[in-house]
Amino acid sequence: MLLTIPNVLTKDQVAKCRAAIDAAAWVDGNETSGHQSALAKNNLQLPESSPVAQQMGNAILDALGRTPRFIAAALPLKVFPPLFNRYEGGQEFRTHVDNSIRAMRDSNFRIRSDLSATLFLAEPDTYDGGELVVQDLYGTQTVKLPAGDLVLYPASSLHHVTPVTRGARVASFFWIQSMVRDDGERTLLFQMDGEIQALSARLGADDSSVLALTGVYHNLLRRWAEV
Ligand SMILES: O=C(O)CCC(=O)C(=O)O
Ligand SMILES: [Fe+2]
Repeated sequence: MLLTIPNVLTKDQVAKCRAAIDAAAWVDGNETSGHQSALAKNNLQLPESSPVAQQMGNAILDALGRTPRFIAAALPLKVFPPLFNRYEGGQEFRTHVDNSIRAMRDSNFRIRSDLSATLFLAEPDTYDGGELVVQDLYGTQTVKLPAGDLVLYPASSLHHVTPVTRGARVASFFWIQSMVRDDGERTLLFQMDGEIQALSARLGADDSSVLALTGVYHNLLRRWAEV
């Protein structure tokens, strides 16, 4: 499932983040690539070890923790510390698939990438191109979102970023290991969660069917989750 999540960061938080990262030292994006994606990738990134990237990455993790739609959709177990990228002057990231396992440099931390995420940090009218194009089971989806909004998509998907021909596309990107590995199971849980919330708003949280369906949701989660 490909899903957009609006307003993960407020415009004010985006502005503060941009002020901090725009002033930091950017390097060739191939620092973090796997072998195949290194051929496809032409952009800039903040190094994983950059203090500004770490500080802003933590602010994004805090914001994700306060975003119910992200929690419900991703059912996150571990989130890779957010990284930051920038494309300008024709830069692009041609078709690739993300590495299945991501390890953090100089640490034991590693995750299985179930979901990939891009948090847009530039307004769409400030640059041309830079669409994230994701191939999923239902065809190709093209994503270019307002600053502060996030797109979540299966890390198993082939995807690319089209050349940026005017301005600069700045974003944070990261991977999530979900408690529920299977995209189909996770999608069913997300749909069920949404319908239970809607029923609860109509009938009240103590309605017997709402309670029973909440039980079914948790019993499915118990069956499918690894923690
Ligand atoms: O810039 C993006 O939106 C995606 C970046 C990406 O695909 C990657 O770093 O693997
Ligand atoms: Fe990617």
